Amino acid sequence: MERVNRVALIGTGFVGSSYAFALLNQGVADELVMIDLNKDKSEGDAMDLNHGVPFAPGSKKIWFGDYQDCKDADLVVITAGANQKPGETRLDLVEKNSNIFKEIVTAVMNSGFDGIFLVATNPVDILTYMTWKFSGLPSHRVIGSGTILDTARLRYLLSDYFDVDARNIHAYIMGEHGDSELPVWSHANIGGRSVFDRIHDRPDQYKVEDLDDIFVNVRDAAYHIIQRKGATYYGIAMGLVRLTKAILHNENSILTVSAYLEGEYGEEDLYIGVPAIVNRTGIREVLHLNLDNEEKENFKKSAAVLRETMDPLVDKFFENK
Ligand SMILES: NC(=O)C1=CN([C@@H]2O[C@H](COP(=O)(O)OP(=O)(O)OC[C@H]3O[C@@H](n4cnc5c(N)ncnc54)[C@H](O)[C@@H]3O)[C@@H](O)[C@H]2O)C=CC1
Ligand SMILES: CC(=O)C(=O)O
Repeated sequence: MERVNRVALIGTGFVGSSYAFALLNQGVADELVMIDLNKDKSEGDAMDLNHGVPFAPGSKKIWFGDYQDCKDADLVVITAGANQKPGETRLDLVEKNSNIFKEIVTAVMNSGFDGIFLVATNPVDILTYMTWKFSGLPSHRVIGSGTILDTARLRYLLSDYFDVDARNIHAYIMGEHGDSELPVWSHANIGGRSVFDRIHDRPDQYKVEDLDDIFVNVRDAAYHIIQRKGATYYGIAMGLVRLTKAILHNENSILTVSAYLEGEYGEEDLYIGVPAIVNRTGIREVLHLNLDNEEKENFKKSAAVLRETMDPLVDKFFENK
């Protein structure tokens, strides 16, 4: 009999409950346990989702639980914590959410959990690092959603601009999931033809300068959505399901995640958004792209932004105890 796989979801707010809904619809996991400080919310969500089980692919078990249920989980997904208010940056959330993560990750590890962590809470690169440190797990088993959403936004906007299926657009956003992220135009292609060649093919239709506007729209998308409806959740929820599938189904898929660097791209001891091969072991390998000089410089700057915010917290939680 095939082994049942279990996902434990911690944080059933906008992002968490959207993830649970997408996970159920896509039939990715056999079991889903939902945990939140707000017990009524996660219990209500579990009840509500169970009423969708007859319409879902395969038989699924969903329940409202507690940290003990993480013991047998293959994957713990964390979407708990504060979100941005209009005008706030992701980095503004760091202190508050690091304190929450200390509590959560300690409780998960105390259950005897020995699986993979997937983190989405912001600032995601720094909280993924915190999760790695609090958990003591090997770094390849702690993954952040990184720039998976930004990359999806870029592919969608390029698909709209060039009028080509988003699945045939291959392009990455790397760096911080936040204001210092960068587009990797040197490797962006449409079905194998570089975006620059595609623009060159149709000078009457496309302009290189338009790529700058597309990137700014990607980078600032969260602000635009939060201004309108207070939070973003459907895009990231689907990105997290994509990652869950790559992990539980051992897909060896290349996705832009927050991965621990040990010298790749000239950086070390840092979680940051890079393309990586993801499978049942977690992050199998960070993919090394030959960035052009401007991209290398921007990646370095983005890493520096993360370090500036992270270093005092690492001192607070791990060095000066
Ligand atoms: N990585 C990404 O691309 C994205 C990340 N986010 C981030 O996801 C996080 C969650 O956002 P939302 O779902 O909109 O927030 P939300 O406020 O709707 O949900 C957060 C949930 O966390 C729970 N929570 C808080 N402290 C807890 C604790 N100690 N233990 C267990 N549960 C706890 C709350 O009760 C609440 O249900 C935010 O940090 C947000 O910035 C949001 C969108 C995209
Ligand atoms: C909130 C956030 O991180 C995003 O939508 O990108």
